Amino acid sequence: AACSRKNRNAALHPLWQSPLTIPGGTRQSPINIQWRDSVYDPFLKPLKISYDPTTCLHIWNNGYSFLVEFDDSTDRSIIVGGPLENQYRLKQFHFHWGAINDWGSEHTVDSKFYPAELHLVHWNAVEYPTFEEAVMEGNGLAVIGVFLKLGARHEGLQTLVDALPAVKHKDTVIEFDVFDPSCLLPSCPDYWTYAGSLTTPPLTESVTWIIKKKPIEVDEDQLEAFRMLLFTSDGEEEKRMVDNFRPLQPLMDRTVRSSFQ
Ligand SMILES: Cc1ccc(O)c(S)c1
Ligand SMILES: [Zn+2]
Repeated sequence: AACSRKNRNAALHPLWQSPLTIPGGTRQSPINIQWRDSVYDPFLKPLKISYDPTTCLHIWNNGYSFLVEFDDSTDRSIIVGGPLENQYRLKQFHFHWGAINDWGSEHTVDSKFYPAELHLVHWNAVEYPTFEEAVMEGNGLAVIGVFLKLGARHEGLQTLVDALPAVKHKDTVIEFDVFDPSCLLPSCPDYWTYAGSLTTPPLTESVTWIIKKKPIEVDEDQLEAFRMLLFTSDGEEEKRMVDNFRPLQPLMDRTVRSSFQ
């Protein structure tokens, strides 16, 4: 019985106990970006980013990652242009990372993993009344993905790292009332874009992905600070928050476009 029970759960991801594959899924994320297969699209516009640092609210350990959440009741922090038809409101950003530097990102480039990946999550408040409804729509979300590579210390990230001990356990939160997430973006404007999904439950196929070509640099101590967070609540047996990335999904009938030649 134990064996069959294990087999039955074999298709469940150990982290989320959620299905690894979505039945009928045709645009799942993450994917490997094969650089030479991406298609330059001259009609892609530059991505315009305007964040108001005072819309920052708090940092929250939700048991999957740590989220920095923003006041999305107005259009004060938005992105527009790039592959997007509308402007999208910033709701939160979070990271995915590994136990060691050899892996951790969700997307890969020519099958190369980075030690971590930043996701800035935005929703289409022009067409949908709430984030929760936008999550269910094909053009509901736009997520900017930024790769993190091991290198120099990132001063902008450090203000975030300094707050992490206060959200060590699942369901802890700390006020964080001024932060400009544009300091976490590389200066190079180049990106890839493709139609995909959330990489955590509900895994809905509602995301226009915008993956920056250039990574940002962070140092070992900063990555280690991510790894000292816990999936578990205070008082539970400690499980380090590491390897919170979803396995690669099939490209199926999709083309990845590039904003650069
Ligand atoms: C809305 C949302 C929540 C968690 C995630 O990892 C992603 S990628 C998107
Ligand atoms: Zn994510």
